[in-house]
Amino acid sequence: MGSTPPVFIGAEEVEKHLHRASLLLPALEAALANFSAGAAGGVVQPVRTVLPVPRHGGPPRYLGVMPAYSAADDALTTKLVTFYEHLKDSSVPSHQATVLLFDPSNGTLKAVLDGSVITAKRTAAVSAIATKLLMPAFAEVLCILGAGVQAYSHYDIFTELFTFKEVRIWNRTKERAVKFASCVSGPVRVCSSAQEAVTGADVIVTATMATAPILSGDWVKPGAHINAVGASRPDWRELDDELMKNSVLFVDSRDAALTESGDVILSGAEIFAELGEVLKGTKPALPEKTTVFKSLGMAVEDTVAAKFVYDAWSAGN
Ligand SMILES: NC(=O)C1=CN([C@@H]2O[C@H](COP(=O)(O)OP(=O)(O)OC[C@H]3O[C@@H](n4cnc5c(N)ncnc54)[C@H](OP(=O)(O)O)[C@@H]3O)[C@@H](O)[C@H]2O)C=CC1
Ligand SMILES: O=C([O-])C1=[NH+]CCC1
Repeated sequence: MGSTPPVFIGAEEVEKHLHRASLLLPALEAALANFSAGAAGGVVQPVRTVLPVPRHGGPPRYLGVMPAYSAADDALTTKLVTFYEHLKDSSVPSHQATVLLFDPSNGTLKAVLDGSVITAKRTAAVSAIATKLLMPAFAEVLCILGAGVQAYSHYDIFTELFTFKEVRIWNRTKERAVKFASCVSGPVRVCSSAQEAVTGADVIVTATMATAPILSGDWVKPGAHINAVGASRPDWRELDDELMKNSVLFVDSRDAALTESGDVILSGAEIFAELGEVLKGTKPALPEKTTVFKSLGMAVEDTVAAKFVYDAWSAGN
């Protein structure tokens, strides 16, 4: 008798079982804390392998390989994610991902899941966790820089969890910011410059494919919280040196930040804590200071998200 073939759970099914990113919050908080607990936390996760794809010319393109095991969840996955600068006039998304879910007891591949919805939602959920801990007490203005996939997923969970009086967006291509404002569920002010969008904002999300700073420390209100989601290569930037050096810096993974983050490596900014250390209570949050959460994305976030979707899918089949 042959073994049972893996199931395929496509984007629509993933979306159906993960209709709100906030469903992932408890699992992600636990995973971040377990990751930062070292061996005792039971998370096995190397810094991802990122393979450049030099053929085809043009801007750099990458394949990321992201394996992780979480003992607390007894879940084993690898995400494969390509990130290519958006090709002009192409309908192909810049990031495409697949998650392979294994049975940890025997190594059998159980499921192949679309990873793009998972990537969009778990990233935004982790930024929301950072924001809950690090934003100032009276946060009224949310600013999003970028109008791509991550901008939408961040908007959705931030407006679900927090009450902002105003939401602003800036995007390099203004028409996409205008489209964003017309598609989402609440009012959004479209700004003509990043400076206009950022000035006076309490919470800022940078979610672009920029390789040079788009956010300057001069513009940032003291005490604001910034979720820096893009710039995941050692020579890519979203934030300038002034902001990096004059804020308290939180990361998802120290090892990854010191390997992959141009904002961290090139500014020489000191890392204050991993988000998991704050969740565990071994480092303070300091919401009264200007704070940056430098997010690179961790494989264990995909592990717990894929398990969540697989369990929900299995319960319905
Ligand atoms: N931390 C994490 O866990 C994760 C991080 N990411 C990162 O988040 C970022 C956004 O991803 P995603 O939303 O999926 O990407 P999209 O391709 O959907 O959107 C990219 C956005 O970046 C803008 N942009 C591209 N180049 C520049 C530039 N040089 N200067 C300013 N803006 C620019 C685009 O503007 P325009 O409309 O003008 O083209 C668009 O708004 C990426 O850097 C990605 O790698 C992604 C997944 C997980
Ligand atoms: O965590 C992730 O999937 C990614 N981070 C940057 C590009 C893709």
